[in-house]
Amino acid sequence: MTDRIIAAEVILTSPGRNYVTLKLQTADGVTGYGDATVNGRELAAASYLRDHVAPLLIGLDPARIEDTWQYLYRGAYWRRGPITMAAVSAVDLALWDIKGKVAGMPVYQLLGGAVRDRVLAYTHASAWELPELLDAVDARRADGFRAVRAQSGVPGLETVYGVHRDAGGGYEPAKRGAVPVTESWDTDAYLRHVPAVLAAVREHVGPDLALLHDAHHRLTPQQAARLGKALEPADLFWLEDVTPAENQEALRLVRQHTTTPLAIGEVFNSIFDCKDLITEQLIDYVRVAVAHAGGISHLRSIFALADLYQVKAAPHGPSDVSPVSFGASVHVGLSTINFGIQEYMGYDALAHEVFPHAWSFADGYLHPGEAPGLGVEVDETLAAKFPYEPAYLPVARRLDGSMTDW
Ligand SMILES: O=C(O)[C@@H](O)[C@H](O)[C@H](O)CO
Ligand SMILES: [Mg+2]
Repeated sequence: MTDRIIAAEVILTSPGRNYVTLKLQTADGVTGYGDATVNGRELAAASYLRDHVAPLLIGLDPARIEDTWQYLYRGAYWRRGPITMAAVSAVDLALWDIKGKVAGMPVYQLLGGAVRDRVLAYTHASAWELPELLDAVDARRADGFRAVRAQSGVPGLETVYGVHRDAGGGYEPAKRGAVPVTESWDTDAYLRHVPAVLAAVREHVGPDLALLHDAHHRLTPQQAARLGKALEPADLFWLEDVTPAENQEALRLVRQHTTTPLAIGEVFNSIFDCKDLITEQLIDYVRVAVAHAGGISHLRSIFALADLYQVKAAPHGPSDVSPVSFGASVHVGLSTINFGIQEYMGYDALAHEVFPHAWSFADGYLHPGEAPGLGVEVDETLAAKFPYEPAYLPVARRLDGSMTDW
């Protein structure tokens, strides 16, 4: 008979950026952590957990991970959606953390053990102009990365997704402030420019480095098909988020016209958001994040479905998923046969301090470490020094002033 959950608290902290962490405690004194950070909607996720989930958890058996998942998913009645699923994810992660700590094993062992020795990672390189972009890619390669996402500026535009004009290779999209920054966007200018940029990056790095690019939900199916075709000579590892994927059927047209590998799914929160993309083999990589799509338990269902269709797991890993769920993602990567690649955008030094972790990066690969559970702790004294500050991802308008997808 396992112990019961006696406390469920939400820790809001902002070491460089905002994070929502769930902390569960058992009567035996075991602590489990989960992540429910939803970039720009942190307080809603925190309230959902604190006001509507925490009271339900007190007295439950922490060993019953699947039952608790079903209770929160089915029991909400208003099921799915990013806030609900982030909250379910946080509970799921905290329960896997507790189970690992009770067993004295890292979570990847509970998931069946390692099926590989290390988890391939990719990171970001960006610069407004091509020479600086080439330097940024070289710098990431010198850091050990074998896979790099390249984003550049576009002549005639003031702002472009994935790059700051003067950032020196770094990029953090969420800006502190009470309202989002408004950026401007012109897809035609982007489409005229980006194939030549990626061709130049490929020529510069040679054939070995894996190159990725993110179109960030901005294209129509026809534009996406054209871009995929135009990028074929650059031999991309993937082209990401070509169209807004509420419309899964849109990918049929894209797929018919290009062999550039496609990755989609960072904003998805359940298997229903990607089941058609997977079963119709319209994508090559599914990008669902452990913090946003129902935790380890639901990600395993999605990845098991994906495996039937040779679609690979490639979880979202921007700085806005906390080091807690990032670690969980690496446990899943190590133990999932159809894992492809893990995004590793990196963290502010302060975030590494607030969330001391057993996971590590070396030579282009990640490892979750051997600490029991998820292997990520929270320094609550330090966390309390960085209170939540409003921050938002930008929004985008076309040159005629109409809203478009950021
Ligand atoms: O692929 C990525 O990491 C990006 O699309 C980020 O998720 C987005 O900029 C919000 O942080
Ligand atoms: Mg993306």
